Parts: sequence; structure tokens; C-alpha cells
Amino acid sequence: MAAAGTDSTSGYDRTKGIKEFDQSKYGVKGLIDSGIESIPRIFVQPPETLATLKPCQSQTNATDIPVIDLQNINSEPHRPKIVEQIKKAANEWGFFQVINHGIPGTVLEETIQAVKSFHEQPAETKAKYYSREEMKGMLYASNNDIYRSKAATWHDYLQVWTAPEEQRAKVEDIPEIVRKESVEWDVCAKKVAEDVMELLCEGIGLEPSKFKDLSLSGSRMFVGVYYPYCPQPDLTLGLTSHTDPGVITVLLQNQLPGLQVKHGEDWVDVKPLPGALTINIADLMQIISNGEYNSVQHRVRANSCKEPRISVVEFLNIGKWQDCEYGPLPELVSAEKPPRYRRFTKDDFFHNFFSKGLDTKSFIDKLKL
Ligand SMILES: O=C(O)CCC(=O)C(=O)O
Ligand SMILES: [Fe+2]
Repeated sequence: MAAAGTDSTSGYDRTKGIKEFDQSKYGVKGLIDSGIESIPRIFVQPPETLATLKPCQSQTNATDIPVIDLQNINSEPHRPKIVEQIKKAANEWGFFQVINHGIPGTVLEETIQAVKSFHEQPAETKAKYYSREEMKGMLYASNNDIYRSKAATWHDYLQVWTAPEEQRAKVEDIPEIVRKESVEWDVCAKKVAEDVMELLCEGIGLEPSKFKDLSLSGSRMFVGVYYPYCPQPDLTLGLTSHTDPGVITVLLQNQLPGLQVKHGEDWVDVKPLPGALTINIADLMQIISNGEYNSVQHRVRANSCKEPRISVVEFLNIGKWQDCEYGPLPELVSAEKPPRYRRFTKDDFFHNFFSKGLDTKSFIDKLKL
């Protein structure tokens, strides 16, 4: 059955509900501002997801995701230790937090504040930017997979392409309220991502610049997500469980909980640390590293606090596809370690991305040998 459709047993027309919500352009924030006390049905998750939202199912915090200190990254006694820590975290968790990453606290705060300010403008101001054209340089919307997913989730987002040149938003087209901050954040997040990519290269015996040379940080998107208060946080999610499609993701969040990572059978909370950034391995990194690094499922619980949860997500992806194929790097493949994934092209990647909801099978599963 299609994800969006009519439920023949109850006469509930899900497609109509989605269209009404989408065409209002008010987003989830608009629903809350209108004073609703229960969530519209399009947001109610299917039973198999609801079962994982029960407190006993989602609070296994015996272990926390690794925290890695990047101070002294360039000094000899420290670097090999940091490489080992990153390698282990990227293999076992696919997720880690970094501290002392070099971005000043004031920049972190200003970036979060600018995203918050964008979303807290009057609905009519934001409606001008509302769009479903995902390749547009800049847009605002709620739930990028709303017409493809089983259920909508409790967040709105602002999306700005920052690279490559032919794809990125023109600076003057970025709303002024977040213009300077998104441009500056892109520079900062790219630097941290490239530092981490060097460490990841070293961890598996590649030249430190290998990933950068392959243009793995050459396509970038800045996404400012707003998770307003949700009156029924046990019936929906803030963001559906998914893996990130690109190469690597750098995440900045305000100090509200919600992000969870799948570790074995458990959902583990990522506890926000002041000043830290969260980094996660995405699908193409898993494929290119031939499974040395893992792209792991994560999700965001619906926000039960009155204050909004804000996250700033920088997605990094392949910048120069030209006509080439990508796949497990030859350096990482041997008789003992045969390739675990098929090679892919840009068309394979985008076709997969646009043909499914966040919640369905990842690109990795499709390419598995
Ligand atoms: O908001 C978050 O903390 C996570 C966002 C995320 O996973 C994503 O946008 O892919
Ligand atoms: Fe994600």
C-alpha cells in the first residue's frame, strides 16, 4: 500500500490531511501557535513505532556515545590516540560528540539563535519560502518526505545549499535573519568535518587528504530544524528513524534532549554537552570505507518541553560526481576483505533518495553484495 492514502476501514483520508497541512504552509509551529492540544492524525505513528516510544524501551543509558577531545589534534603524542578513538567510535557507534573543535562558543550560540529567529517569524513571512522543490538553493518546509512517509513528524526545517557552486543558494536569496550565520556556519562545520575526515582516513591507513581529494566534503547543505513543543509526545516523533544519505554529518544542537541513536536493540539518548558538536557517519562513507565505518539509525523524540529544540545540521556529500562511479576504495579491498557493496553513480544515489521516505530501506541495503 502507498504510504499516503485512504484508510478504507475508517474512511480517514490521509492524503487530504497531508495536503491541507502542506498547503497551509504554516508548519508544525503554526499548529502549536493556533492553540491545538492534540496532534492531527497525520502525525500519529504506526503501532510498531509507538511500541518503541514506551519509556522502558527507550532509556537504555548504561552507555553513552563516545566524546572525543580534539584539543592537540596536531601534536604528535596526541594525534594517534585521537585517530584510534575516532576510528573505534565511527566503527562501533557511527556517532560521536567532539569537544575543543575550535569553533568559538559565541558562533555556536549565534547560529542556533539565528535558526530559532527564522522559525519564530510570523507565519506569513516564512510562507514565502515554503517549497517542496528539494534541489532549490534555499527553502523552508515541514517534513521533507511528507508525501512518501508512513507518518509525519513534529518538526519544521530551513534548508540552504551551500556547495557546490552550481547548486548553492545565492547569498542574497538567503533570508537576512539567518544569512550571515548560515554562511559562517558552513565554513566552520566544513572545517571540523574535514579535520575529522583526515582522522578517519588515517584510521584506516589512507592518505590523510584522501576523502577531501575525492570531494567528499564538496557538496554541503545547511539545515536549521525547529522542534516545537508537542502536546502528545508519546504518539509521534520529532524526526523519523533514518540513516543520513550523504558522507558525514555535523550536528549542532541547543541543550534540549531528543536525539537517539540505535545501538544494538536499544535507543540511546545523545545527551547534549555544552559546546560539543555531534558527528555521524552517513551511508556513502560506510560504502566507500567498505564497512570500516558505519552509518547508524537515529531519530529524534517529539519535544515535550515548552521551549523549542533547535538543531543545525550540516550534511556533507560528494561534490564532483562527473561521470564517475563511486564504491569501496580499492585500497580497502583485498582477498581477505572483498567489496561489501556495489558501485554507484550520482543518478543511482538521487533516484534512491527521492523515491522513498526517510523511514524506508537505505541505499546501503540496496547496494549490499
Ligand atoms: O535534529 C537532530 O538532532 C538530528 C537531525 C537529523 O538526524 C537529520 O536532520 O538528519
Ligand atoms: Fe540524520
